[in-house]
Amino acid sequence: MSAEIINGKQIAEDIKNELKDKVEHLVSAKGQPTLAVVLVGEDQASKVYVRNKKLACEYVGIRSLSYELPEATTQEEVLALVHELNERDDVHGILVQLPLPAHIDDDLVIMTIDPRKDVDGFHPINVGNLSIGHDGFVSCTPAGIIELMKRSQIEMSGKNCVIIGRSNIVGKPIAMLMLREHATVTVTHSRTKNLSQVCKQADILIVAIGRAKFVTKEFVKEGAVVIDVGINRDENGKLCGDVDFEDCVEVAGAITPVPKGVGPMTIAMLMSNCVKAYEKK
Ligand SMILES: Nc1nc(=O)c2c([nH]1)NC[C@@H]1CN(c3ccc(C(=O)N[C@@H](CCC(=O)O)C(=O)O)cc3)C=[N+]21
Repeated sequence: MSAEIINGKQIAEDIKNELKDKVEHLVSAKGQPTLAVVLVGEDQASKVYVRNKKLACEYVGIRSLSYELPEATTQEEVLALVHELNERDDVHGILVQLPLPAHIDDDLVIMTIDPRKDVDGFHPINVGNLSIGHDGFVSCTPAGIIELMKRSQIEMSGKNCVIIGRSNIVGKPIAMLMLREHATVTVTHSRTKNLSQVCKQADILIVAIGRAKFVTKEFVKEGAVVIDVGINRDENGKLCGDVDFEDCVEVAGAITPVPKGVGPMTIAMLMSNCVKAYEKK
């Protein structure tokens, strides 16, 4: 039997359409919601992501202000820009595209963003609010994964969820969100013993390690839900996930593809966070 393939692209479209409607109704009263996007340097992948974010903004009715700064921009200059954007009443969300060039301290830049404008949900205030269950901005990829499962009628309560990867942007926050959904959560990483056996216990397996096609059917329990957060290039330069899709689609109950799985949801949730920042003001 072959798995249900979860259409992240379609679900992301649905969300963007809902947001577009919402924005149309809000705008007359409050002026246009605005996202400032800051990109430093020449990273090609980052440029593609930033372009996609701007297109999504346009679609939803969010104004985007774009700051594309040269590689040689100093940390002080980036911090000064963030301060300026924090102060501006007509800017509701601030996104500083990561990774930043090596001479700039990512953490310092993130901590400088006003938490009320931190639509990435990376500021320690928002991370803290997530972990104690208070309202705040949740980082977009983990939020997108939860939304993807809810809209696919995947039950999370009481399920055994195994996460591969413990990063601050995916592994840790998705663990918190899955706990909030009442799953039993195991976070695994490079030092985990018998990884494939641990993963095989999962009803829901979430993979975010950044290694192309690392997860094969030996990791997957019959009927499990497999969520692939990876974005890699395979030996032919084709986009692929951390999961060997062809292999796992045979055993999984449901699986996300790459592309058109989690990636588009990340952008949809960014739009959702922007609208939330705007509504709160
Ligand atoms: N401050 C910050 N916030 C981020 O949210 C952030 C970031 N930095 N740095 C890089 C990562 C990566 N990321 C993606 C967003 C959309 C797709 C996406 O839409 N992917 C499409 C394919 C796109 C393609 O063709 O390359 C898909 O999976 O179908 C992927 C990856 C956001 N990130």
